[in-house]
Amino acid sequence: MTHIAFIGGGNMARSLIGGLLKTGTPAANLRVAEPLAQARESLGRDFSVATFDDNRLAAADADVLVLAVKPQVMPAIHHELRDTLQRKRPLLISIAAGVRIDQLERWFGNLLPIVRCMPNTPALIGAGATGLCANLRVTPQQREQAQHILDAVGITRWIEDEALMDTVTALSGSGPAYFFAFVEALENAAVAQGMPRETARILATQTCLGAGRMLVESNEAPATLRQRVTSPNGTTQAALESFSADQFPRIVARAVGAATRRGEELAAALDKD
Ligand SMILES: NC(=O)C1=CN([C@@H]2O[C@H](COP(=O)(O)OP(=O)(O)OC[C@H]3O[C@@H](n4cnc5c(N)ncnc54)[C@H](OP(=O)(O)O)[C@@H]3O)[C@@H](O)[C@H]2O)C=CC1
Ligand SMILES: O=C(O)[C@@H]1CCC=N1
Repeated sequence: MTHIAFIGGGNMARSLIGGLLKTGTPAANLRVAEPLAQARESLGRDFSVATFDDNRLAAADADVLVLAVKPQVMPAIHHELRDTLQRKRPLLISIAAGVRIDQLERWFGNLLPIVRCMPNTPALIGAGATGLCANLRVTPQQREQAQHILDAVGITRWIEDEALMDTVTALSGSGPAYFFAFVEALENAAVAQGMPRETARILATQTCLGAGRMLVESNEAPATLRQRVTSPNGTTQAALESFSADQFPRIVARAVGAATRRGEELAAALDKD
């Protein structure tokens, strides 16, 4: 049986642990290292997994080690874990935004099999989207192991060119926040026209849910579905022309560019470590 240890027991670790348990991984095979006592208690209570305040103890017997800490915390943990990982050489999976495989190799050892991946928060409800990228030391069996962990919380896609991992982060990693910002803006626009907030929220939310389901279930391109809503000279056309006049595609492309660059900056800030 594969033993999986998580370093960091925050939001994303909780989502992954929840998904693994739901898809049949026994709680006894999971361990979590987390500095905050309150968070350890809640992990133990919610998932019945073993928790540790010492990263080395959690990592000691792991076949797979998932680094679920913020990029800025990586330097603190590689000093602690390097020796343990050199001895055991587990599969190392990092979910940290920006952090590159060559940095992970430098910090944790260049003989380690490493998968860099980028999940997203819908993982919490089993509807996540994850891009994964492996170094050359990852065996086909370890690729399957990594994919199994991320498949437990949604869909997965292997990204062979690591340079595109910052694009994955800017697209699907951060993407849920863009969507929520759009729903907030829709809701606020209707409220500004006099609609009660609760009604605006439920109509905006159900509209986005319905549109998202149509995208998945119809298998049609978003452009095709957009055209079907848009009657000639109708209301939708008026709104879409307003989007075009305000350069909506450019606004989105610039935001995705900003997120991509931020991923690169997060990694560059760690180059000296
Ligand atoms: N949130 C998101 O949408 C996504 C996040 N990610 C990536 O996932 C990673 C984790 O993000 P997220 O779960 O949101 O963040 P959280 O802050 O929720 O989780 C990080 C956890 O790591 C713990 N931690 C801090 N220092 C250490 C340490 N030295 N050793 C062990 N654990 C430590 C934190 O504890 P404490 O709270 O006490 O500091 C916290 O519980 C990040 O690298 C992020 O880039 C990837 C995809 C999506
Ligand atoms: O905002 C962040 O940096 C993380 C990575 C992707 C989503 N949240």
